[in-house]
Amino acid sequence: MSKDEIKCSLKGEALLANPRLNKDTAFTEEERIKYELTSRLPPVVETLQEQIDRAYEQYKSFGDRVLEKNFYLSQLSIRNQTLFYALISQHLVEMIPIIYTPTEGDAIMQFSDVYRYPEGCFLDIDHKDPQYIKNQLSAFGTKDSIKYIILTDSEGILGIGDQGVGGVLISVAKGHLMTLCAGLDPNCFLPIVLDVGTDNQKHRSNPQYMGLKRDRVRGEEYDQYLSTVLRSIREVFPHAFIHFEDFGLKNAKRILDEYTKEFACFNDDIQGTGAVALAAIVAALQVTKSPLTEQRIMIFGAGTAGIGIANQITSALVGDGLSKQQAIDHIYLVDRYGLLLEKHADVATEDQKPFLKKNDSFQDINGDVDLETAISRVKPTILLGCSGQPGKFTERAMREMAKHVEQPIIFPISNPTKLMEAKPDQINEWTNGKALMATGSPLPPIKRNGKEYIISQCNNALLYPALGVGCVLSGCKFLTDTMMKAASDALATVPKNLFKSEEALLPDLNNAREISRHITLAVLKQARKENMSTTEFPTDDKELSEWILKHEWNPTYKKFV
Ligand SMILES: NC(=O)c1ccc[n+]([C@@H]2O[C@H](COP(=O)([O-])OP(=O)(O)OC[C@H]3O[C@@H](n4cnc5c(N)ncnc54)[C@H](O)[C@@H]3O)[C@@H](O)[C@H]2O)c1
Ligand SMILES: O=C(O)C[C@H](O)C(=O)O
Ligand SMILES: [Mg+2]
Repeated sequence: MSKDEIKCSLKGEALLANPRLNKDTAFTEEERIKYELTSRLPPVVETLQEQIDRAYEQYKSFGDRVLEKNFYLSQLSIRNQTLFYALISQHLVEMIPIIYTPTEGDAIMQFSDVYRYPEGCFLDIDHKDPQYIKNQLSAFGTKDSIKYIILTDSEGILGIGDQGVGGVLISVAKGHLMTLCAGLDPNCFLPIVLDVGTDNQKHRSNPQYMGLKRDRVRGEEYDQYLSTVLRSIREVFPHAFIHFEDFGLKNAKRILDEYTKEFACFNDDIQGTGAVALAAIVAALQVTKSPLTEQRIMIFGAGTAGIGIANQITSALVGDGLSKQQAIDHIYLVDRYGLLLEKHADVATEDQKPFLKKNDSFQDINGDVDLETAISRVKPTILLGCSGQPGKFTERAMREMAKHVEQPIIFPISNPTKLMEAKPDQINEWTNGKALMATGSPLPPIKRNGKEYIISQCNNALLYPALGVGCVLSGCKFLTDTMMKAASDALATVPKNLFKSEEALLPDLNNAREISRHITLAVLKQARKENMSTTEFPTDDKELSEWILKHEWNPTYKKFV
C-alpha cells in the first residue's frame, strides 16, 4: 500500500463516524455508491480546500471566544482527521494558541464540565491488573501500529498543577503538534492519562468531575502501578517511544532517571524545555556577542523545567571546556526560599542540591535572599522564569537586572500566558527596551517609542515533535544526552530564512515542518553514530533529508483500498 492509499473496510454510518477514514462531502460519486453513503451526504462533492474554507469561516465565527474555538477544532478532530490537520496546517500560528497553550489549559481545567466525547486512553489505578491494562491498550492498535505514546499522570499540567483526569487533553494536544509540526502519522500515536487520583479539591468537590475521587496515590503503590503500565506498554507496543509529560515535581526527574536506560523515553518538561531554552540562550548570546562561559545565569523556579534547563546549560558549559563544578558556578537557582544557598540543604530537592551556593556573600542578610537582592548581588546576565508564579519579576527586580547588564536576557517561560512571571511589555518598559525576551506562550511583538520588539516563543514545541519523529524513524533503543544535545544544537543552527525577522531568537513556528526536518536529521545522524538506531536510512545528508520528507504524514484524502 502506498502513502496515498488507506485500507477501508467500513461502510455507511460507520465510515462517516470514523475520523481516520471520513471524507465527508469530499467522497466522490463512485465512493458514495461503493460505500453506501449516497443518501447520507448532501449532493455536492467538495474538494478538501472547499471544506477547509467553510470550516475556517465557522471557526472565525466564534470571534474572541477562544475556548469555543478550541471545542470546535477538537470536535472536528474526532469527526474528520484529515480536515482537522489540513485546516490547522493552513493557519498554524493562528490556531496553535487555541489547540495548545494557553487555551488548552482552560480546556483541561474545565474538562469534566464541558466534556462531550472521549479522546485518548484512560488508565486508572483502581485497575492495576497487568492483563487488564494490556487488554485496554490492545484496543488502540496492533503491535506495530503504535510508535509514539504521550503519557501524563496530570500532576503538573503546564503551570496549573494537578488536573486529574482532564490532563488527558495535554497528551492529546501535544500529539496534535507532533503531526502538525513534524509530520508524525497521527494513527501511530497514542495519548494516555494515568488517573491516580487527584489532590485538586476543586475537582474533587465538583459533582461533574469524571476522574477517580480519591487522594492522589503516591509512594510504593504509585511506583508499582507506573512500572506495570510501562511494562504493559512494552509488551503490547514494543516499538513505541514513550514521552512523559507534565508529571509532578517529585516524580518527573525521578521517573526519567529510573527508566531512561530501560525504555526509549523522554521527559519533555525536563529535556525538551532544557534544550529549547539553551537554543534560545545561544541565539541571544549571538546578539549580545558574549560567550556562554561569561554568563551568570539565574533560574527562578527550580522545579522540573528549571532543573532541566540548569542541567542542559551545565552540559553545554562542560562542552565548552569547563569542569562540572566550574559550570555549576555559573548557575544560580531561586526558588520559594529565595536564592538557594547551602543553608537550604535540608529543604532543597536532590536535583537542586548541586547548585546550592556558599552562604558567604550573603552573610549580612537574615532570612532568605529575595529575587531583587539576589539580582543586585549576583548581577545575572540571564534570567529565566519557570515558576508558574505571575508577577514575580517585579519592576524593582527588572530595573535591577538592567542596571548591571547592557542587554539582559530575560525569559519568563511559564505557561499559560497568565502565569508568566511578568508581561513582556512591562519588562520592556522597566529595562528601558534593553531586554532580549522570549516567553513560553506566543505573544505579538511589542511596540514602544516607535520601535518594534519581537517576543520569541521559547516552548518545547519547537523541539519535541522533531525529536520524537527522529526517535520513531530511527527506532531508537534509548534516547541519549548526546542525541538531546544534537537536537538542541540543530535548533540553535536552524537556517536564518526560517526566522520571522533578524531580531527573533527562535525560528518561526510558521516554518515548523522545515525546522523539524533540520532537527530530525540531526537526531537520526546522532542515533546512528551512537549505534542507537535500529533502522536503515541513507548516509548522505541530502538523501536523508528526502527520506525524512517522504516519511512525513500529510493531511490529504487517501484512496481507499
Ligand atoms: N515554555 C516551555 O516550554 C515550558 C516547559 C515546561 C514548563 N514550562 C512552565 O514552567 C512552569 C513550571 O513548570 P514545572 O513543570 O517546572 O513545575 P514544577 O512544579 O516542577 O516547578 C515549579 C518550581 O517553581 C517553584 N516555585 C513555586 N513558587 C515559587 C515562588 N514564589 N518563587 C520561586 N519559586 C517558586 C517551585 O518550588 C518549583 O520548584 C509552568 O508554568 C510550566 O508551564 C514551560
Ligand atoms: O505545554 C507547553 O506549552 C509547554 C510545557 O510542556 C509546559 O508544561 O508548559
Ligand atoms: Mg509540559
